[in-house]
Amino acid sequence: MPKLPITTYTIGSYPMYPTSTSNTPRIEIPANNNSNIKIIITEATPSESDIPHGKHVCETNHTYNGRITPSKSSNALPAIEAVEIPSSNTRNIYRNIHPDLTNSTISNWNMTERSLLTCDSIYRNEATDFIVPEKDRIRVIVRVRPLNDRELENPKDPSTVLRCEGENSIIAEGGQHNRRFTFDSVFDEASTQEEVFQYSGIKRLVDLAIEGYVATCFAYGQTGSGKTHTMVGPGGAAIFRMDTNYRTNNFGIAPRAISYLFDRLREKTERTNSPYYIRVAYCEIYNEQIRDLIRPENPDPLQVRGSIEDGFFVENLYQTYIETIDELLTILEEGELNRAMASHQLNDMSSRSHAMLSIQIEQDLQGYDDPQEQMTRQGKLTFVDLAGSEKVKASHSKGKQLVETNNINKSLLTLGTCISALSDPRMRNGHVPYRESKLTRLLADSLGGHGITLMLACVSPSILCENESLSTLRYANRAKNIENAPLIKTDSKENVINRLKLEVRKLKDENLELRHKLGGQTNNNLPKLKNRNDLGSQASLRSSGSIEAYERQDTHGRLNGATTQKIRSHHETLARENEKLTRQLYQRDRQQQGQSNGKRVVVVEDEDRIHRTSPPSNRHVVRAYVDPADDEILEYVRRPSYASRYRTVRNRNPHEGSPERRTTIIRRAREQ
Ligand SMILES: Nc1ncnc2c1ncn2[C@@H]1O[C@H](COP(=O)(O)OP(=O)(O)OP(=O)(O)O)[C@@H](O)[C@H]1O
Repeated sequence: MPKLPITTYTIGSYPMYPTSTSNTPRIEIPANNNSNIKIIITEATPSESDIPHGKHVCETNHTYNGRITPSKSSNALPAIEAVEIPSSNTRNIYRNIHPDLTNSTISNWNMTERSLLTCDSIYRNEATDFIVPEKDRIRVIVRVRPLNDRELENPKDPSTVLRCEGENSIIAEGGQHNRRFTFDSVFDEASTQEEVFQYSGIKRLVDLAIEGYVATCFAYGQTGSGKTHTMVGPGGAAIFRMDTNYRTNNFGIAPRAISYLFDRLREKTERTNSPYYIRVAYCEIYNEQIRDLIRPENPDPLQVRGSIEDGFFVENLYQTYIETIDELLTILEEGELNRAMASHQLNDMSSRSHAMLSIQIEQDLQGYDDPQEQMTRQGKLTFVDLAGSEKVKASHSKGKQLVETNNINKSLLTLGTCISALSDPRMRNGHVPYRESKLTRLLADSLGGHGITLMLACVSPSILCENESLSTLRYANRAKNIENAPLIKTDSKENVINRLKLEVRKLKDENLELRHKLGGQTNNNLPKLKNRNDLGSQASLRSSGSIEAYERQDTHGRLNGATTQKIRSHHETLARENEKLTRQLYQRDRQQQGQSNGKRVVVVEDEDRIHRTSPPSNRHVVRAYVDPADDEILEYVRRPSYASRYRTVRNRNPHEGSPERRTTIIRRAREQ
């Protein structure tokens, strides 16, 4: 359905309390005949730092159709959140104000025109709705992928059994009766990645994560139904070698949302002068074991723990602060490369694990009631690309793959049982079997908890997948009934600093141990531990203080404004050092392992371009461990050359790479 263009205005700030009512200048909002006018007040209070812990004077970025109602959470001032004036005439904004505020002054509003892209309709069938009610149901969208070659060539019947109708209905045809399902949005075979990004509601999720909510977007569906395609892009990591611009072309919802997140944070920081810190973790659940995708060498499986404050979380999961979008996308790409993949009858590149990318957005705030109180808001945005359920009869999985399939199916079954229990009002307060799998424990807050959730259900329209697609649609339909009770996540600044301090200490100890291990080896190219003071030498480039220096306070006894910035920066540097040392140790161990097998191992680095004409940003650096005597490549590791950080990529199949590249690598190994 074509949408009327919407011109969006932003009101940067306005007086917090109503002042004199007469003779105040009124703001006239121009309109023309062809457009709706939407006014979005992005700053509800004079300064961002006044937004208190869990007590917004008003939620931001919310629009109403022609009227304003007070915010439920506000007990001080009716919330002026937004006004939408769908009129073709010039209108006076006063007409649309809540009665309580009529005649109160809205002088000094500072209005600027803003992009047409942001804050438009989040679903194609629904007006923008950024407000978070006390109960927020899970939003569900469905995407139907096009038939693939195997389905088109199906000698039995290449027909489709799913038909999208309008923007939110899908009809499952076949059997005796057609069954119609209704979702928040439905995307047919012809839908583009950009359309899914624009109208899936993901922008709402990003905006709310910035506001401090815990937001999750997860992709669900049978194997080969298009989850990774929709979430990351075609081929997962491969997309980073095909497309250069993550805002365009074939990139999936996660890279687009990340780009949107950085744009929004930049805008907000410019306006409020209050910085954000981004912390990233990436892990996979493979055969019911949790593995780190950023530091894949870490041999110890990670454990899920639970606490009253944090709910379920992965203990000791490596987390790193990042500053740029490139760093975050590098983590996404390399995590995808490290993910367990396999090829089977239904998908050449099938994900064998559930992957979770978590982006924590931290912002330090001053308390609302008590300006001495200092808080840190900790919104989180998580993308979950689930492994697909699979019928062994159809996928022909055997051996290791069969074990993977059984584990995938088992955890998805538990997820399905949780969804069924939570969607049934009679059962949701009873026992929900979250604890029966690691996946459901980690998704507990997103399903019936305090988060905000978007489910992307992916289906194939083929008659070959009729049962699986119907099953996905049924679960998606149930998921619509799940209600969450969203809460903004904040913690006292002191707690945050204390936790960071512990992490910094742990990283220092780990780095010390790694250096000790490396110090014992003979290769002079590898760093040696000199003395304890040498630790954190890189850190000192960015952070000059010791831990104690973090605690410096201002004259009012408040923690110094630079305190958390400093400790985060120190954390980041130590984390990078940790990655580097872990990688060096890993390399050293590989070489020693080769030597103990009677092989001479040479490391060759080379640049790899998928296509001769690939731009530099698409090149990869290949590191190969080679035994030149046997003309054997023992291991092949690749990383994107544009990566601003050097991360480790899990060892790949030694037979990877073109024959020409392999010949070049072996020749270069012989020359060494
Ligand atoms: N909307 C789409 N348009 C074009 N091709 C698509 C679309 N969705 C999926 N595909 C293609 O279908 C194939 C399978 O998709 P994908 O790997 O994303 O499935 P999946 O659900 O993640 O599978 P698995 O659970 O096995 O990992 C890929 O080649 C992908 O590029």
